[in-house]
Amino acid sequence: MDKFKIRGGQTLSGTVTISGAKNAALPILMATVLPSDKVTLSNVPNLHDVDTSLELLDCLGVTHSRVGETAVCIDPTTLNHFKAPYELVKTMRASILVLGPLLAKTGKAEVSLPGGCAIGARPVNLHIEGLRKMGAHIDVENGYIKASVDGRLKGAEILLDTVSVTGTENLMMAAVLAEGQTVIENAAREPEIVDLANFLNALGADVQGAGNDTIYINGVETLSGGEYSVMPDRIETGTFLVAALATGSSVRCEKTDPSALDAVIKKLEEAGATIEKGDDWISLKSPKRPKAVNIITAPHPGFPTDMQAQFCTLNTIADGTANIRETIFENRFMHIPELRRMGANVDSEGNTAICHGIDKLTGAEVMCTDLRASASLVIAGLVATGETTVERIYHIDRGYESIEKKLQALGADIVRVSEK
Ligand SMILES: CC(=O)N[C@H]1[C@@H](OP(=O)(O)OP(=O)(O)OC[C@H]2O[C@@H](n3ccc(=O)[nH]c3=O)[C@H](O)[C@@H]2O)O[C@H](CO)[C@@H](O)[C@@H]1O
Ligand SMILES: C=C(OP(=O)(O)O)C(=O)O
Repeated sequence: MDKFKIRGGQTLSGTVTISGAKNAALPILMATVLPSDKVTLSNVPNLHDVDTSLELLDCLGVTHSRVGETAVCIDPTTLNHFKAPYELVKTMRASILVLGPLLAKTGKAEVSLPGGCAIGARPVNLHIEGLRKMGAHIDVENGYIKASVDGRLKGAEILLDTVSVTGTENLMMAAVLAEGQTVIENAAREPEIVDLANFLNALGADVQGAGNDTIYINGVETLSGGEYSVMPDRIETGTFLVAALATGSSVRCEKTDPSALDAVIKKLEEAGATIEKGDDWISLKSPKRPKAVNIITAPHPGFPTDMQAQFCTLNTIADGTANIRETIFENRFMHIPELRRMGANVDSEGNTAICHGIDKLTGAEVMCTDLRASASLVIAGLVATGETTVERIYHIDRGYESIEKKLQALGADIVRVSEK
C-alpha cells in the first residue's frame, strides 16, 4: 500500500493545472452506454475511479481506447452485457450511475447495491423509486438491483424527497431515451449535473433546465456519437486553494472554472485570502494568518460537503474558533481523530465540530479513511512541523490526479512511498 511522507513548513508558489472533474467524468463515462456511435471524451482525469469506470464499461462489452494523456474514445456499439458486478461496485459507489443508462438502452440492468461507505449509509432508494415511476420493474435480490422494462421507459413526473446528485444524474440519463417527457423536481443543481446535461445534449438529447431545481427531459429515440470535454474539477481547485491559504502561500490554479466555486471563494475571502480570477484561472494570496471560518455544508449552490474536511484542517491552524456543521452525510468527520493526533484542538458532537485554532500542528502518522479526509490530512502534513506519514492513500488516488507531483511542483516536500 502506498503512503505519502510529507515534511511540513514549506510555502507553496507557482501555478497548478487543474484536471477534469471526477464527479463529472464518472456520470459522463456511464452515459456513453446510451449513444449508438462512438464518443470521444477529452479532459478526462487520470484517476483510479476513471480506470474503474472504464473496467466496468469493458464488463458490459463497451470498448475504449486512450488517446494521448487525457482523452478516451469509447465504442458503445459492442454493448452486450447488462451486469455491474459487486467486485467493481464495491470499489466505486458511482458505479450505480450505470443503472439508468443501461436500463434505458437495453431494457435490462443488474447492478450490485453499492452499500454504505465511510462517510455514511448512502442509500439509493431515490434512484430505484424514480426508475419505477418510469415503468421499470425492479427487484432487489442477492445484493443486486435487478431492473427490466417492457419496451421503452416512459416519461414521468418525479419529485425527489432529498436532493441527490447521482440520483438526479441516473434519472436524467434514463429519461433521455424514454418515451415522452420526464420532469425531475427537487433536482440537484451541482455544476456536474449541468456538464452531464451538456454532454447528453451534444449527442442529440433534449434536456432543459439542468442547474435549476426542475429539469425537463424530452425523450428521443437514439443518441448519436460525438465529442465532449469534461469540465474542470472544482473540488481539486478548492483543495489547492485551501492548501495555499493554510501554508501562507500564493498559488494560481489554471484550466479551472471559478464560477463553479462561489461558496468556496466566499469562505476563502472570509478567512482573509485575496482572490483574483479570470474566465479559466483563479489565484490566491494569503494573509499573515488565516481567520477561522464557520461552515455549513449544503447542496449546491451552498458550501460543498466535498470541501468540508479541507476547511476543517484550515480552521485547526487559523486565528479563532469556528463551527463546522455537516448536513449532507452523517459520518463525514473521520479526519478529526487523525487531525487530533497532529495536535489539533477540535471538539465534535453529532454533525457539528468546533475548531479552536492553534499555532502549529505537529507531524504524525495518520490514516486516510475516505477521499476528502485524505486531502485534509495532506494539507495538515504541509502545515505541520516535522514529518507526517499519510497512510492508505489509495483513497486519494480515487479522486486527485498526481496530487503529490502537483504539490512538488509548487514547492512542497512530499513523496510517495510504495510498499508491497
Ligand atoms: C460521484 C459523485 O458525484 N459523488 C458526489 C455525490 O454523491 P451522491 O450522489 O452519492 O450523494 P447524494 O447527493 O445522492 O447524497 C445526498 C444525501 O442524500 C441521501 N440519499 C441519496 C440518494 C438516495 O437515493 N437516498 C438518499 O437518502 C444520501 O444518503 C445523502 O445524505 O454528491 C455528494 C453530495 O454533494 C458528493 O459528496 C459526492 O462527491
Ligand atoms: C464522496 C465523494 O465521492 P464518491 O461519491 O465517489 O464517493 C467525493 O468526491 O468526495
